[in-house]
Amino acid sequence: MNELKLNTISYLTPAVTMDILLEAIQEIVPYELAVISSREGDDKLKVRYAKGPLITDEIYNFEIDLKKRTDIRDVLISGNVKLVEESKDPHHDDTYKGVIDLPLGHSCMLAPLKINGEILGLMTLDHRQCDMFTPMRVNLTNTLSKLISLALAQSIMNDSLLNEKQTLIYERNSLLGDVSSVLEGLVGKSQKWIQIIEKIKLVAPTESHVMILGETGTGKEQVAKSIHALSNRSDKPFITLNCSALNYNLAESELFGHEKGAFTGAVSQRRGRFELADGGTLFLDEIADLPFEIQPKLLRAIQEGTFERLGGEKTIKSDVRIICATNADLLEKVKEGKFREDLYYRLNVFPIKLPPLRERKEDIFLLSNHFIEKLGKKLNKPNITLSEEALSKLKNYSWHGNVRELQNTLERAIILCNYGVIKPEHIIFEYEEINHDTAESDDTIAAFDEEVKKIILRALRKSKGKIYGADGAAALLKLKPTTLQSKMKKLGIA
Ligand SMILES: Nc1ncnc2c1ncn2[C@@H]1O[C@H](COP(=O)(O)OP(=O)(O)OP(=O)(O)O)[C@@H](O)[C@H]1O
Repeated sequence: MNELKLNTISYLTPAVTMDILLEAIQEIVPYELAVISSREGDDKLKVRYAKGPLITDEIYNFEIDLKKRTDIRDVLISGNVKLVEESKDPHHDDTYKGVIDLPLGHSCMLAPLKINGEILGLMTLDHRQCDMFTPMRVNLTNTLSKLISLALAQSIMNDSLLNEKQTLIYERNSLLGDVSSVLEGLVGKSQKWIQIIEKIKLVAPTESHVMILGETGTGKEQVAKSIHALSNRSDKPFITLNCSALNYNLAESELFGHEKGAFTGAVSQRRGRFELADGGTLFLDEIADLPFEIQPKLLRAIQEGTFERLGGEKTIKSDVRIICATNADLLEKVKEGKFREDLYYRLNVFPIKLPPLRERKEDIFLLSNHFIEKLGKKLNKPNITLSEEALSKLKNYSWHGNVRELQNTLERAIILCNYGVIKPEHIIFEYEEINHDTAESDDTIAAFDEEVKKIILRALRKSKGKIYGADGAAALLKLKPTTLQSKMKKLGIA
């Protein structure tokens, strides 16, 4: 019972409050159109809410110019409800003339909305039938309009708070500009990357869910963290869940948690990521891999903000913003029936598609310097520079592993270079490829192979011939052991 009350209260926005009040008024003073307008400046009333079967779309854009409608201004100043009797006042103009067509002689009431003598707005009640508003109903409206004034005041305050919040966020974000510590981690100046930064700045302060698309290593998680850090949820948790390799049960327990004894091995109660992210952001990585059967539960949790722990009865509430990421074609998965369409549309509110590194090669120089500085500190090799030839080698590669691969390649190069300059021979790619752009002569290739051979032999000496493991040559060279083995085979290293 208590649970139910709390849920209802949390959804009580000003619009819902107004709707409940207008519904109640309907029972005492039957109307076909109720309109609440708020005062905008000295001379204008602007429609905020409307209820009843006579509503038209145009009503929501309707404004009353009080300089022209002195009759309405007089009613507002008087502070009392006015019953308009067209038979006695043939010069009366309908309030919503041109927007709603009401028959001559219809019933109409104007009720000023005031608190402590301050005019907040106006309520009008209309009915097509004449003489609907008896003196008793007019009196009741006088009293009821005081309740409506309170609801209108709540709505105006809410708007101004929201406005203030948005302004603060906007100001904070513009102060952050391009040099902000948050955006500093998103290196790049190419046109494509600047467009991504603009999108991040735009969506971060909103509450919209975001879907980040892009190949592996393009920076999806980094972008998700930046959106969270720039949002007004930044002081609340950023929680991550990688959806790949989860079966239904694991996905349910990871997302929503479990009660003690919910399954064999559930020795204690555990909160799920949805609960941990309350007030903050939940980053769902590899969302395309989320088991199909758990998707309705996730949809409900996103839509209603409620869920139950596995093996639990209690409904838990959590206010979470979802950022998800995938490198799969999710729409294709929807078409194949492997991903729920309703969940897809719920998540895909604001898509951001990250470009692969090969489409923003102008950024390779900046990114390389960023990583060289960062990794130089980590590896205790400061002041390393990149030679022109090495840079051109980096630019000519196709980077299937994108920024992550660039970072790993440079880390390897820093370990390998001896005299503070990264040369082409220090750059060993993860994937061999024949590059037609760099028409290298056979001699250059042979010299390069010789250099790589020396580097591998040096690493093997250091690791005492061990390839696998944390102290193996593969780890030293930041290569997969299988990649190292195939390079050794190609270069004839036994
Ligand atoms: N623009 C960038 N500036 C600086 N570093 C970046 C940038 N983009 C990515 N990185 C770095 O590259 C690495 C890979 O990025 P990230 O993990 O965000 O990629 P991803 O797209 O989520 O990868 P995956 O799909 O494999 O999970 C991280 O170390 C990240 O810090």
